[in-house]
Amino acid sequence: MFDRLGPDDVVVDPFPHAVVHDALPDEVYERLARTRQAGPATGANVRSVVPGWVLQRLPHVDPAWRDFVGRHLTVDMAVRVAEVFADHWAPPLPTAAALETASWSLVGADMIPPGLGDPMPADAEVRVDCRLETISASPAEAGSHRQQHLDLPSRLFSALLYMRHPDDDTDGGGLVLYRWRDGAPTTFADDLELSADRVEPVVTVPYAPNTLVVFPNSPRALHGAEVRAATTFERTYAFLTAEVDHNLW
Ligand SMILES: O=C(O)CCC(=O)C(=O)O
Ligand SMILES: [Fe+2]
Repeated sequence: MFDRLGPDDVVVDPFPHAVVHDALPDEVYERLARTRQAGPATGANVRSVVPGWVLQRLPHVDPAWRDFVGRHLTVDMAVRVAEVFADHWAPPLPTAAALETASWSLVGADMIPPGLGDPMPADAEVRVDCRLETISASPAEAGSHRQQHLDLPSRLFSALLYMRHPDDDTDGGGLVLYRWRDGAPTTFADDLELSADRVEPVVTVPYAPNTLVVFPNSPRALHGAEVRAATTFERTYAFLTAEVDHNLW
């Protein structure tokens, strides 16, 4: 999926990130969109997750998903992102060279039942995931499953491939990127969920089909899902990430 992403796509304001429209070849994207698992009927704007290791192993999952997930569930994905963002990939993030030789596994590998694939190291330095996240419909009221926040301090990057339904005409639902109103704290011992008065919105990446947004994690990487109007449509994306076995900040 990162084939159409290069260093020239990186934008530095309010923090380094890249957006790629038409990230996947049309026929690949369309098949993934058509065959994705629907989310469960839960409450309004509630997230459900199908982890990469499950998508890879469940027999009823379309082969297009098995292929897509299989291509990304290796540490090479993290190496590639580190290379694209090289000019903005500074300590404490491990270098691309360090990632190349790191031991790695999958997020949730400890849940894989015996016999469903080769055992993976229990104490891996890096864990990768390529999962499907679905935010449930909210027919009665506007909302967002998660507004301004920072990601886990053990995360290296987040990559979201938005998969908006072609008939979905709901307002909102993009990814808002923020800056700190009073500058980024140098150490961060706070809750990851932030009150709106601490941050200022700068960029909104549209929730659009086949649209990829990627950003390295840092205490400046403030983001959140834009409020979307009441809707009968789910909001859905593939979420690709890598985490290390310790907090970076
Ligand atoms: O819903 C989104 O677009 C982003 C979600 C997110 O940033 C998160 O759950 O960490
Ligand atoms: Fe996030």
